[in-house]
Amino acid sequence: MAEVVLRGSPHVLYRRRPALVRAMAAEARRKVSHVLTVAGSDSGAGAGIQADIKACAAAGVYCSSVVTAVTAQNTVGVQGVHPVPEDFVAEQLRSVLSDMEVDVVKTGMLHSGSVIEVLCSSLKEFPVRALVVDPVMVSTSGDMLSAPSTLAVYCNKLLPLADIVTPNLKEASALLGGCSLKSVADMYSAAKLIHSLGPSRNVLVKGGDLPDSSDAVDVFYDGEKCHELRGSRVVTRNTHGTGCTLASYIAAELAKGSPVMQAVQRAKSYVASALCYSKDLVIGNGPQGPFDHLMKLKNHVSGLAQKPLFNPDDLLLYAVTDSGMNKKWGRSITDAVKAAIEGGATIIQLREKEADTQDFVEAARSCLAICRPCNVPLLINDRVDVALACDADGVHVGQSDMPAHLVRSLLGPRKIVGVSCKNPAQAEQAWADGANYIGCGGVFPTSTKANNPTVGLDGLRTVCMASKLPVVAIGGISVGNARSVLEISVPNLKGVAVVSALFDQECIATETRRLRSILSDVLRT
Ligand SMILES: Nc1ncnc2c1ncn2[C@@H]1O[C@H](COP(=O)(O)OP(=O)(O)OP(=O)(O)O)[C@@H](O)[C@H]1O
Ligand SMILES: Cc1ncc(CO)c(N)n1
Ligand SMILES: [Mg+2]
Repeated sequence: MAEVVLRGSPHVLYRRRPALVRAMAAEARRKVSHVLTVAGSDSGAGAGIQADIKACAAAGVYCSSVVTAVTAQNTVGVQGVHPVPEDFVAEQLRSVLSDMEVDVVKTGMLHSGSVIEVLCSSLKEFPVRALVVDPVMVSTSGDMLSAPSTLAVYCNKLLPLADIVTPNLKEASALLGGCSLKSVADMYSAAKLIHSLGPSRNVLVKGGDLPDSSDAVDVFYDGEKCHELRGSRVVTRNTHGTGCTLASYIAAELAKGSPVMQAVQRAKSYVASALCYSKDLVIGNGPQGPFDHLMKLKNHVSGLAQKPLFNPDDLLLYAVTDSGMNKKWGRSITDAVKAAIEGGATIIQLREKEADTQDFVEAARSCLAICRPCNVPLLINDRVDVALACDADGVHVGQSDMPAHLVRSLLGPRKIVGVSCKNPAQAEQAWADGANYIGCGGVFPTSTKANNPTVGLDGLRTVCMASKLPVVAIGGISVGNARSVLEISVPNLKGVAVVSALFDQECIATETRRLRSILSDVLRT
């Protein structure tokens, strides 16, 4: 098997005095292994420079980066490419190579022949121990990442400097003038043919995209013998960036001193482990997702799933604003909210049926500035757009508003979603849709909501018993009847929602305080 030739002649050391040799050897042991990646940025961070840095970090190797292009890219595909001018690529190369003792250079997206030429002259000026060339030409999504004219420059200028070149099936085919590669046998021939073009010492043809293969097969040719590297194919959509990652991990292993065949084997088994760990991750909505190079993301994901931001006890005294009542009493919405919080309201919902959108957003922003410091969540009635615009804590919807599952998908997992329900079927749907709580009513007749049939205390009890979600009772509740509501004593009935009982009163704070003390009283007994 061919070894990587170490440029920079280490045997020179042995002609020096023994003490100096020892000192230099100790120094060498302390040196951090270092890969420089010369590649494009992937905004989605699954491939490109971002994958390279993460792969090297996983291998325990430092990775510096010279950016050749910036791509706008996600799990759907590549939306745009913005090349970095060649002379600025040259400047980045000089900055890193002249100072940072790079062991191995790995290349990714090199969009033009002149970028390749710039790299070749930098490598001549600053030789490194090994060069890994991943001839990135087309992304898996089918988008072109280098101009067709670069092919000749790759073959004539860069590959002769490479210790290993790692084409995927499409790239191997392009290097061979467009022949079709459909089987492992084709991959053997391709590896040998690419080697015989004269350029790189070692060729690895990657078979991630081999059709109808239950294994992930790569073919490695070192100039003497072909080695088939086989692993089970991980069934997952999260394979974006496997090629960049494999090449970077090979580079990292070479930087640590592994022989090339061992570097390739370790890289392949690392990619398989990372794919396996990440097979169920959901990042992005497109067909090909990124995977987790450091195999740590799942801890965090399970933390998010607990929806820690919503505390059902906050439903105890749920104050719903009403612009008509504020107008009647000559109050601003912020004064009303301030007074309710002062009196002990535990959650606020802004219900502005008449307001213009601009005024609603403004009002919501001002109310949030009052609620946040007091740790009182602020919800918006109906208007998901208003909630998103001001980053409110959640939205409350009724049965004829936007379906709760859509509200949830628009707001994401960390916001509060409440749904009005009158019966067990609606309550079941709210739970399935990802709601955090149910508002059940009207419990008693009310003037605040026209044509709203009441469910009574019995209906309230039925909904509570049918649901796993916390429930807040609403409709005609006041200081006079709040006790009877909470006294139905079902564990998931967490509080009462009120409008007129607070906002259609001379002093909001006083009325809120009275109601709060009744509720706290019932809970204590
Ligand atoms: N589903 C999979 N399960 C296991 N290994 C895989 C899978 N897909 C790819 N691989 C391995 O990942 C490495 C990269 O191969 P692949 O042919 O996908 O490269 P690529 O097309 O250049 O990648 P990309 O363009 O997505 O960065 C190879 O070792 C391949 O065998
Ligand atoms: C920037 C960049 N480099 C490489 C690839 C190949 O995966 C990609 N999709 N994007
Ligand atoms: Mg691929």
